[in-house]
Amino acid sequence: MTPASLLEHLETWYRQGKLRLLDISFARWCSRHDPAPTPELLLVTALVAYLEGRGHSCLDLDSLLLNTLTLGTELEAELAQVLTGLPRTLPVWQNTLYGSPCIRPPSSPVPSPLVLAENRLYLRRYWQYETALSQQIRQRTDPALWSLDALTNALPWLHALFPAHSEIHWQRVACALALRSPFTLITGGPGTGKTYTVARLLTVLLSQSARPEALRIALAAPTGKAAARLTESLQKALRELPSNLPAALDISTLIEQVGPARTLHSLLGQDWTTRQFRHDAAHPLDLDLLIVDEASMVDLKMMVALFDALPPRSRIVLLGDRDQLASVEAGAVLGDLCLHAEAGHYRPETATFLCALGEPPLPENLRDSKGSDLAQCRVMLRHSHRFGTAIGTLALAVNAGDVNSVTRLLKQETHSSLIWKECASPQEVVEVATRPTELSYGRFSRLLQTRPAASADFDAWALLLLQTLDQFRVLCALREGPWGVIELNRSIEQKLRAMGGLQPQGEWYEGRPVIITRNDADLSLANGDIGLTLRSPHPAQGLRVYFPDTARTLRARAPSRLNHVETAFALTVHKSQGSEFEHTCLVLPAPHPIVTRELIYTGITRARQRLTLLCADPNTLEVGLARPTQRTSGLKFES
Ligand SMILES: Nc1ncnc2c1ncn2[C@@H]1O[C@H](COP(=O)(O)OP(=O)(O)OP(=O)(O)O)[C@@H](O)[C@H]1O
Repeated sequence: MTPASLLEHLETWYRQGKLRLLDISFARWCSRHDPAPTPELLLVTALVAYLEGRGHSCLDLDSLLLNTLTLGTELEAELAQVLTGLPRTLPVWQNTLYGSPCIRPPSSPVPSPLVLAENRLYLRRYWQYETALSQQIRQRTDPALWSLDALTNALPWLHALFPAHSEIHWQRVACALALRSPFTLITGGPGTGKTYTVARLLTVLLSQSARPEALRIALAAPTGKAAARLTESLQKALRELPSNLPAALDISTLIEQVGPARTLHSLLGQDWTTRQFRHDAAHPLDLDLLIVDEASMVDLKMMVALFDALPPRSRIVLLGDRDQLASVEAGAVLGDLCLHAEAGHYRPETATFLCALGEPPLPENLRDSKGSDLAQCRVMLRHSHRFGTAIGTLALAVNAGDVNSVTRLLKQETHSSLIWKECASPQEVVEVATRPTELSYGRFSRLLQTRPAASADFDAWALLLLQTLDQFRVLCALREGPWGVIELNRSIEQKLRAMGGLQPQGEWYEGRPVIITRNDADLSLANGDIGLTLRSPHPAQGLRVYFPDTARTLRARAPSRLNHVETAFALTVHKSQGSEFEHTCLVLPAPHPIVTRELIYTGITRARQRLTLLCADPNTLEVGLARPTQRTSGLKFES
């Protein structure tokens, strides 16, 4: 294979839409900056750019050479064909690639656009991100930082906050490990009590502080919606704390001290014109404790920025569900860090520490004398307190890729909380979405027609409408096509109009729900915020879009000022992350690379009480479940 013929392949793939312009441009650029470009160089440069666009932080040469690179597209077969004309051993490729001025080993003092670290080829900035984050995590999980003395005093609090138990109480373990170390990872599915645990952790930390009122605490999440939900559920968990605590606690003061959760962008003070953050290593955040929820949505670059801005002596707790879809941008940090969480990997000193706090002995299969420092700071919560059995069991079976159990569960017709149907037409989705039952847009549409006469009652009505809207959502895997968000939003609008609930005239109309798709600091709106268009009670203002505030008040914005919005009767599963609905209608198209195990799991777990799963094709579930997302990165700590 010659460089020219390889370039020809790349050009063909680009013309066929299998590669992006960016991918081929990068390969061309590298070939111009190499006096003797090789076919290997051309291939890997196009691929590393392509993979970055699909969320991978690097290219794994081993997988490439074994032809096991999972691209989920037609490119897989094309690649296999091209590889037949190239050598297939890693040392030969390493030699060839290090021969190019575009690629250097990590130890090289000479900068290059690409870094090859053993079998992993990185765009330089991703290698820098991974190296920086690994360093931060190693520093923060160093056992030299563990504080053990304070824990004796914390024992009465742990006893009071968590009832006596005979099995390992993972929430209590999480609390204890978070008290011991300045870095803690708590992963668990929906309703496993991540927020419940953090409320207790806050209480114990404050009880152990010499000056609790001086403790600077911040809560953050990747989107506005997730931040609002964290604020709400943490405040609820704090208000529901048991009353038999070792000392009196003023919950209202505590809630005030913690304050509402912010988006990560707002916490770090992003300047929207330069995209730079105000807080970084030179200008660290002013805080002692940071709690970040929905950490699975945080991409590699943002995670690096976050750790960079943390003061060295602060404490950080990351919460999230490692099995959910990762961020759209490159990196799956939480998934990588929690890859081995289920198996514990607790070292003897951690087992002894937990025993001393009154936990039953850890079973053998969770112990590992060689467990990493990270594993000693990580807990997986394993019991969901929220789901009715059907949705929870389905989520577990989906997570395990267990097609037989999934099919069996869906075919049992006894669960009112779980409805599954193969649909011949997207119109069936519209029927579910507009049924005149409590948990669909039917109720929303009726409520919309009961506008109060007195303008003093407007806010209460608008808030009720927003709450009603939030109880139900159609979630799609795709944006385009008959089973995608765009088409379904249009059909639901039309049906609601036919039912008399909406009068869509043009883009903006009363009753149009919208989702913000880009942070807007000027308007104090965050990516993921959902608002509802209504006629203002002040006639001169015409239509306004109303967004709920955490304090249960409304913010109104003129539609003309909202530049990045989409109708939100139907959302993509990606956009729904960080939200939950009493009833979720999950729509899956025919098998498609985007329909992965994580997407199905994330869609299912957005449902609190009821899930309606509508599939356009009998094979979608089986094919999707067999397709777990694999993101290549070097962040995978050993165990
Ligand atoms: N140990 C427990 N005993 C009793 N109830 C619990 C316990 N843990 C959690 N819960 C209850 O389960 C529900 C879910 O808890 P929580 O909101 O903390 O879960 P979560 O993991 O944060 O969920 P999500 O991922 O959806 O945010 C809450 O109503 C909480 O009060």
